[in-house]
Amino acid sequence: MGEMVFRQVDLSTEEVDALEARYVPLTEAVRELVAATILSNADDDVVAEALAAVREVTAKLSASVETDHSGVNYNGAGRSWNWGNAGSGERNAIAPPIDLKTNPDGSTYADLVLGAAYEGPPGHVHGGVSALLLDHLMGVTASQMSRPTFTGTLTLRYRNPLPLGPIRVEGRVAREEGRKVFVEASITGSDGIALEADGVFITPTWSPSLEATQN
Ligand SMILES: CCCCC/C=C\C/C=C\C/C=C\C/C=C\CCCC(=O)SCCNC(=O)CCNC(=O)[C@H](O)C(C)(C)COP(=O)(O)OP(=O)(O)OC[C@H]1O[C@@H](n2cnc3c(N)ncnc32)[C@H](O)[C@@H]1OP(=O)(O)O
Repeated sequence: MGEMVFRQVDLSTEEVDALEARYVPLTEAVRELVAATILSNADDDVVAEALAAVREVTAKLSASVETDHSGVNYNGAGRSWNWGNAGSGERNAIAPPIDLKTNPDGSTYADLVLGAAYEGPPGHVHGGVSALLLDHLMGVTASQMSRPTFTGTLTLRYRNPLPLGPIRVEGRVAREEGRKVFVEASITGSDGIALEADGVFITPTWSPSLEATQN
Protein backbone atom coordinates (compact mmCIF):
# COMPACT_ATOMS: atom_id res chain seq x y z
CA MET A 1 0.00 0.00 0.00
CA GLY A 2 1.17 3.57 -0.62
CA GLU A 3 2.70 5.36 2.32
CA MET A 4 0.15 7.15 4.45
CA VAL A 5 1.70 9.82 6.66
CA PHE A 6 -0.12 11.69 9.39
CA ARG A 7 2.34 14.58 9.73
CA GLN A 8 3.21 16.34 12.97
CA VAL A 9 3.96 19.96 12.17
CA ASP A 10 5.65 22.50 14.45
CA LEU A 11 2.98 25.22 14.33
CA SER A 12 1.16 26.60 17.37
CA THR A 13 -2.63 26.31 17.49
CA GLU A 14 -2.79 30.12 17.13
CA GLU A 15 -0.72 29.91 13.94
CA VAL A 16 -2.95 27.17 12.52
CA ASP A 17 -6.08 29.15 13.43
CA ALA A 18 -4.60 32.23 11.72
CA LEU A 19 -3.87 30.25 8.54
CA GLU A 20 -7.42 28.91 8.56
CA ALA A 21 -8.84 32.41 9.09
CA ARG A 22 -6.75 33.68 6.15
CA TYR A 23 -8.10 31.13 3.70
CA VAL A 24 -11.68 30.39 4.80
CA PRO A 25 -13.15 33.61 3.32
CA LEU A 26 -11.37 32.79 0.04
CA THR A 27 -12.83 29.28 0.07
CA GLU A 28 -16.32 30.68 0.65
CA ALA A 29 -15.84 33.19 -2.16
CA VAL A 30 -14.74 30.38 -4.51
CA ARG A 31 -17.91 28.45 -3.60
CA GLU A 32 -19.90 31.53 -4.61
CA LEU A 33 -17.89 31.67 -7.84
CA VAL A 34 -18.78 28.02 -8.55
CA ALA A 35 -22.50 28.73 -8.03
CA ALA A 36 -22.31 31.89 -10.17
CA THR A 37 -20.55 29.91 -12.93
CA ILE A 38 -23.40 27.40 -12.95
CA LEU A 39 -26.25 29.89 -12.77
CA SER A 40 -24.99 32.94 -14.67
CA ASN A 41 -26.70 34.16 -17.85
CA ALA A 42 -23.91 36.61 -18.68
CA ASP A 43 -22.97 37.43 -22.27
CA ASP A 44 -19.72 36.50 -24.08
CA ASP A 45 -17.82 39.62 -22.96
CA VAL A 46 -18.59 39.15 -19.28
CA VAL A 47 -17.69 35.45 -19.37
CA ALA A 48 -14.41 36.22 -21.19
CA GLU A 49 -13.60 38.88 -18.59
CA ALA A 50 -14.35 36.45 -15.76
CA LEU A 51 -12.16 33.77 -17.38
CA ALA A 52 -9.18 36.14 -17.62
CA ALA A 53 -9.65 37.37 -14.05
CA VAL A 54 -9.91 33.83 -12.64
CA ARG A 55 -6.80 32.73 -14.55
CA GLU A 56 -4.88 35.73 -13.24
CA VAL A 57 -5.77 35.13 -9.61
CA THR A 58 -5.11 31.37 -9.94
CA ALA A 59 -1.62 32.14 -11.27
CA LYS A 60 -0.94 34.41 -8.27
CA LEU A 61 -1.99 31.75 -5.76
CA SER A 62 -0.16 28.99 -7.63
CA ALA A 63 3.14 30.88 -7.46
CA SER A 64 3.63 29.73 -3.84
CA VAL A 65 2.36 26.14 -4.18
CA GLU A 66 4.89 23.59 -2.85
CA THR A 67 3.05 20.23 -2.72
CA ASP A 68 0.36 18.39 -4.67
CA HIS A 69 -1.77 17.49 -1.62
CA SER A 70 -2.17 19.07 1.78
CA GLY A 71 -2.30 15.87 3.85
CA VAL A 72 -3.53 15.29 7.39
CA ASN A 73 -1.49 17.36 9.82
CA TYR A 74 -1.52 17.86 13.57
CA ASN A 75 0.49 19.81 16.11
CA GLY A 76 1.78 19.02 19.59
CA ALA A 77 -1.44 20.31 21.16
CA GLY A 78 -3.53 17.83 19.15
CA ARG A 79 -5.00 20.46 16.78
CA SER A 80 -5.36 18.67 13.46
CA TRP A 81 -6.02 20.12 10.02
CA ASN A 82 -6.74 18.67 6.63
CA TRP A 83 -7.25 21.63 4.30
CA GLY A 84 -7.95 19.56 1.21
CA ASN A 85 -10.22 16.83 2.63
CA ALA A 86 -12.85 16.13 -0.05
CA GLY A 87 -15.59 15.81 2.56
CA SER A 88 -14.79 18.78 4.77
CA GLY A 89 -11.54 20.59 3.91
CA GLU A 90 -11.67 24.12 5.31
CA ARG A 91 -9.81 25.33 2.22
CA ASN A 92 -11.58 23.06 -0.26
CA ALA A 93 -14.33 24.87 -2.16
CA ILE A 94 -15.35 21.55 -3.74
CA ALA A 95 -16.12 20.02 -0.33
CA PRO A 96 -19.65 20.58 0.96
CA PRO A 97 -19.69 23.44 3.52
CA ILE A 98 -19.92 21.14 6.54
CA ASP A 99 -19.23 22.31 10.11
CA LEU A 100 -19.44 19.13 12.12
CA LYS A 101 -20.33 19.25 15.83
CA THR A 102 -19.81 16.56 18.44
CA ASN A 103 -22.24 16.10 21.33
CA PRO A 104 -21.00 15.19 24.83
CA ASP A 105 -22.09 11.56 24.23
CA GLY A 106 -19.91 11.32 21.09
CA SER A 107 -22.77 11.51 18.59
CA THR A 108 -22.31 14.04 15.80
CA TYR A 109 -24.38 16.34 13.62
CA ALA A 110 -24.01 19.03 11.00
CA ASP A 111 -26.48 21.57 9.67
CA LEU A 112 -25.65 22.87 6.22
CA VAL A 113 -27.20 24.32 3.10
CA LEU A 114 -26.58 22.62 -0.25
CA GLY A 115 -27.03 24.78 -3.33
CA ALA A 116 -26.74 24.49 -7.11
CA ALA A 117 -23.28 22.88 -7.09
CA TYR A 118 -24.59 19.74 -5.39
CA GLU A 119 -27.53 18.97 -7.68
CA GLY A 120 -28.38 15.54 -9.09
CA PRO A 121 -32.08 15.00 -9.81
CA PRO A 122 -33.68 18.38 -10.68
CA GLY A 123 -33.74 20.55 -7.53
CA HIS A 124 -32.41 17.69 -5.42
CA VAL A 125 -29.08 16.62 -3.93
CA HIS A 126 -26.87 14.25 -5.95
CA GLY A 127 -26.80 10.79 -4.34
CA GLY A 128 -23.01 10.72 -4.39
CA VAL A 129 -22.88 13.98 -2.46
CA SER A 130 -25.15 12.46 0.20
CA ALA A 131 -22.83 9.45 0.33
CA LEU A 132 -19.80 11.75 0.71
CA LEU A 133 -21.44 13.62 3.59
CA LEU A 134 -22.38 10.40 5.35
CA ASP A 135 -18.99 8.75 4.79
CA HIS A 136 -17.26 11.77 6.21
CA LEU A 137 -19.50 12.32 9.22
CA MET A 138 -19.59 8.61 10.03
CA GLY A 139 -15.79 8.35 9.74
CA VAL A 140 -15.29 11.25 12.13
CA THR A 141 -17.89 9.74 14.49
CA ALA A 142 -16.05 6.40 14.46
CA SER A 143 -12.65 8.02 14.99
CA GLN A 144 -13.79 10.10 17.98
CA MET A 145 -10.92 12.38 16.94
CA SER A 146 -8.50 10.08 18.70
CA ARG A 147 -7.78 7.19 16.32
CA PRO A 148 -7.70 6.71 12.56
CA THR A 149 -10.61 4.69 11.16
CA PHE A 150 -11.20 3.70 7.54
CA THR A 151 -14.49 3.07 5.82
CA GLY A 152 -14.85 -0.70 5.43
CA THR A 153 -18.46 -1.02 4.35
CA LEU A 154 -20.98 1.76 3.92
CA THR A 155 -24.66 0.89 3.33
CA LEU A 156 -27.06 3.63 2.26
CA ARG A 157 -30.83 3.57 1.92
CA TYR A 158 -32.11 6.43 -0.22
CA ARG A 159 -35.63 6.54 1.21
CA ASN A 160 -36.85 9.84 -0.24
CA PRO A 161 -35.40 12.47 -2.59
CA LEU A 162 -33.43 15.13 -0.71
CA PRO A 163 -34.30 18.68 -1.83
CA LEU A 164 -31.49 21.21 -2.26
CA GLY A 165 -31.49 23.64 0.67
CA PRO A 166 -31.04 23.11 4.40
CA ILE A 167 -30.15 19.61 5.54
CA ARG A 168 -29.12 17.92 8.78
CA VAL A 169 -26.70 14.99 8.91
CA GLU A 170 -26.41 13.05 12.18
CA GLY A 171 -24.54 9.97 13.34
CA ARG A 172 -23.65 7.86 16.34
CA VAL A 173 -21.59 4.83 17.23
CA ALA A 174 -23.97 1.87 17.60
CA ARG A 175 -21.38 -0.60 18.90
CA GLU A 176 -17.75 -1.69 18.67
CA GLU A 177 -16.24 -5.13 18.17
CA GLY A 178 -12.47 -5.21 18.38
CA ARG A 179 -11.15 -2.96 15.60
CA LYS A 180 -14.61 -2.59 14.01
CA VAL A 181 -16.75 0.44 14.83
CA PHE A 182 -20.41 0.23 13.72
CA VAL A 183 -21.90 3.64 12.98
CA GLU A 184 -25.49 4.65 12.15
CA ALA A 185 -26.42 7.93 10.49
CA SER A 186 -29.15 9.78 8.63
CA ILE A 187 -29.82 12.82 6.49
CA THR A 188 -32.96 14.89 6.98
CA GLY A 189 -34.05 17.59 4.56
CA SER A 190 -36.90 20.04 4.28
CA ASP A 191 -39.29 17.16 3.42
CA GLY A 192 -38.16 14.98 6.32
CA ILE A 193 -35.89 11.95 6.44
CA ALA A 194 -34.21 11.21 3.12
CA LEU A 195 -31.37 8.75 3.85
CA GLU A 196 -30.42 6.21 6.47
CA ALA A 197 -26.98 4.67 6.61
CA ASP A 198 -24.98 2.15 8.54
CA GLY A 199 -21.33 1.44 8.19
CA VAL A 200 -18.38 -0.51 9.50
CA PHE A 201 -15.31 1.62 10.14
CA ILE A 202 -12.07 -0.16 10.89
CA THR A 203 -8.98 0.86 12.82
CA PRO A 204 -6.10 -0.59 10.80
CA THR A 205 -3.55 -2.85 12.47
CA TRP A 206 -0.76 -0.71 11.14
CA SER A 207 -0.27 2.60 12.88
CA PRO A 208 -0.05 5.62 10.59
CA SER A 209 3.62 6.50 10.38
CA LEU A 210 4.36 9.76 12.12
CA GLU A 211 6.79 12.20 10.57
CA ALA A 212 7.93 15.30 12.42
CA THR A 213 8.68 18.17 10.08
CA GLN A 214 10.03 21.67 10.50
CA ASN A 215 7.53 23.61 8.40
C1 LIG B 1 -1.45 8.57 14.92
C2 LIG B 1 -1.88 9.92 14.51
C3 LIG B 1 -3.32 9.97 14.26
C4 LIG B 1 -3.69 11.41 13.99
C5 LIG B 1 -5.13 11.48 13.54
C6 LIG B 1 -5.98 11.00 14.65
C7 LIG B 1 -7.23 10.86 14.54
C8 LIG B 1 -7.96 11.01 13.29
C9 LIG B 1 -8.79 12.15 13.53
C10 LIG B 1 -9.73 12.43 12.77
C11 LIG B 1 -10.11 11.60 11.63
C12 LIG B 1 -10.94 12.50 10.96
C13 LIG B 1 -11.62 12.25 9.99
C14 LIG B 1 -11.86 10.97 9.33
C15 LIG B 1 -12.36 11.54 8.10
C16 LIG B 1 -12.97 10.99 7.19
C17 LIG B 1 -13.35 9.60 7.17
C18 LIG B 1 -13.47 9.23 5.75
C19 LIG B 1 -13.24 7.79 5.76
C20 LIG B 1 -12.72 7.30 4.47
O1 LIG B 1 -13.15 7.66 3.43
S1 LIG B 1 -11.46 6.16 4.55
C21 LIG B 1 -11.05 5.87 2.85
C22 LIG B 1 -11.80 4.75 2.23
N1 LIG B 1 -11.49 3.48 2.87
C23 LIG B 1 -10.36 2.83 2.63
O2 LIG B 1 -9.50 3.27 1.91
C24 LIG B 1 -10.24 1.48 3.31
C25 LIG B 1 -9.47 0.51 2.41
N2 LIG B 1 -9.40 -0.77 3.08
C26 LIG B 1 -8.44 -1.06 3.99
O3 LIG B 1 -7.52 -0.29 4.21
C27 LIG B 1 -8.59 -2.38 4.69
O4 LIG B 1 -9.31 -3.28 3.95
C28 LIG B 1 -9.24 -2.20 6.10
C29 LIG B 1 -8.33 -1.34 6.99
C30 LIG B 1 -10.64 -1.57 5.99
C31 LIG B 1 -9.40 -3.58 6.74
O5 LIG B 1 -8.18 -4.25 6.64
P1 LIG B 1 -7.64 -5.17 7.82
O6 LIG B 1 -6.46 -5.92 7.28
O7 LIG B 1 -7.44 -4.36 9.03
O8 LIG B 1 -8.88 -6.17 8.00
P2 LIG B 1 -8.89 -7.64 8.56
O9 LIG B 1 -8.96 -8.60 7.41
O10 LIG B 1 -7.80 -7.83 9.57
O11 LIG B 1 -10.33 -7.71 9.28
C32 LIG B 1 -10.54 -7.17 10.61
C33 LIG B 1 -12.04 -7.31 10.88
O12 LIG B 1 -12.73 -6.37 10.06
C34 LIG B 1 -13.61 -7.06 9.15
N3 LIG B 1 -13.51 -6.37 7.85
C35 LIG B 1 -12.43 -6.25 7.07
N4 LIG B 1 -12.67 -5.51 6.01
C36 LIG B 1 -13.96 -5.14 6.11
C37 LIG B 1 -14.79 -4.36 5.30
N5 LIG B 1 -14.33 -3.79 4.19
N6 LIG B 1 -16.06 -4.17 5.69
C38 LIG B 1 -16.52 -4.74 6.82
N7 LIG B 1 -15.76 -5.47 7.63
C39 LIG B 1 -14.51 -5.70 7.28
C40 LIG B 1 -13.12 -8.47 9.09
O13 LIG B 1 -14.17 -9.35 8.78
C41 LIG B 1 -12.59 -8.67 10.49
O14 LIG B 1 -13.67 -8.90 11.36
P3 LIG B 1 -13.55 -10.07 12.47
O15 LIG B 1 -12.38 -9.69 13.33
O16 LIG B 1 -14.85 -10.01 13.22
O17 LIG B 1 -13.35 -11.32 11.71
